Amino acid sequence: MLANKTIAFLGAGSMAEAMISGIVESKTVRNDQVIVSNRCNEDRLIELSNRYGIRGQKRDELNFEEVDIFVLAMKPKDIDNVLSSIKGDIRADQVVLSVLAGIPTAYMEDRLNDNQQVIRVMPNTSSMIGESATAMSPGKHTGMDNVMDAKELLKSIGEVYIIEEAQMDIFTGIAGSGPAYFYYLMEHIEKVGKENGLDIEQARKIGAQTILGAAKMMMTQEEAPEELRKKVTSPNGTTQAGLEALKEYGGGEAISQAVKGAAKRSKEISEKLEKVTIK
Ligand SMILES: NC(=O)C1=CN([C@@H]2O[C@H](COP(=O)(O)OP(=O)(O)OC[C@H]3O[C@@H](n4cnc5c(N)ncnc54)[C@H](O)[C@@H]3O)[C@@H](O)[C@H]2O)C=CC1
Ligand SMILES: O=C(O)[C@@H]1CCC=N1
Repeated sequence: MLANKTIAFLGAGSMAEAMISGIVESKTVRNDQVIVSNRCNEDRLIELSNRYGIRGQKRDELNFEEVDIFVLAMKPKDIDNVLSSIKGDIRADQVVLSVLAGIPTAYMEDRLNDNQQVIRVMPNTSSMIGESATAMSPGKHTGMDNVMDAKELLKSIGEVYIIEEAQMDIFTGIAGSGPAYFYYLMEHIEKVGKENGLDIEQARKIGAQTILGAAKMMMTQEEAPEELRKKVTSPNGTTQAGLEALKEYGGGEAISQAVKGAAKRSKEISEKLEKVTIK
């Protein structure tokens, strides 16, 4: 149960803001149960606390005792600094939930306290409006009650999938980075729409509604995407011409390579970490 639990974000960038927005909007917890903190930019803390009615606190103002769930939301390169700076202040039964790409639970467990409860999470920025596709993989000491609390919290920012940690890289390639592929697609749709007589706003709305409609069809209809595609495609019609161009220019392969490239980068981040040390 999340009632009366306090959640502290360490890191106040785009991903923290997207999650805070979704959590506050869903009213899963009260606003004063959410704290945001960062390394140095106090203006950003004031901005977020004013915008979402949450508590912004500098690192030295944080009362670690009152926090139940810490959400690590800084860049992967900052992980060592953060783990060493919080180790002395947190207890093993407080949950460390990390959204950092490529940082394994074992890496965090080995650098925090014995039996530290950690959960690796991969959300995306659609958390902002409660539409993230979020994965979570609990660490080896994390109790079921804390897994359930974290799941409830993450439900407030969208759909949640509990996956094997080995699947985190590919999940990151599809869903963590995924929104960017669709935004990139839209940038091209806007551009071609504008070049052919639509204004940018019109092209954006038309393109976004088309993506939204296709996404809803895939969520609600039983047919596989291939079947849905065939229903759009008349023999020798406009769609066939469009798809042929897409194939000729490597559209399908480009999508596969984008997902694989992001997944590979997630794996590389893990591999480049210092080897796990024995405490
Ligand atoms: N942006 C995205 O779409 C997604 C990002 N992520 C992960 O979220 C994390 C953050 O990404 P962004 O928000 O995009 O980055 P960002 O650069 O916008 O924000 C990073 C934040 O961390 C803070 N920070 C740095 N060192 C710190 C420390 N020692 N203690 C406390 N705060 C510290 C910075 O002040 C800044 O507020 C990354 O690890 C990324 O892999 C995961 C899923 C999606
Ligand atoms: O680009 C990144 O590394 C982060 C992780 C997933 C989405 N953004």
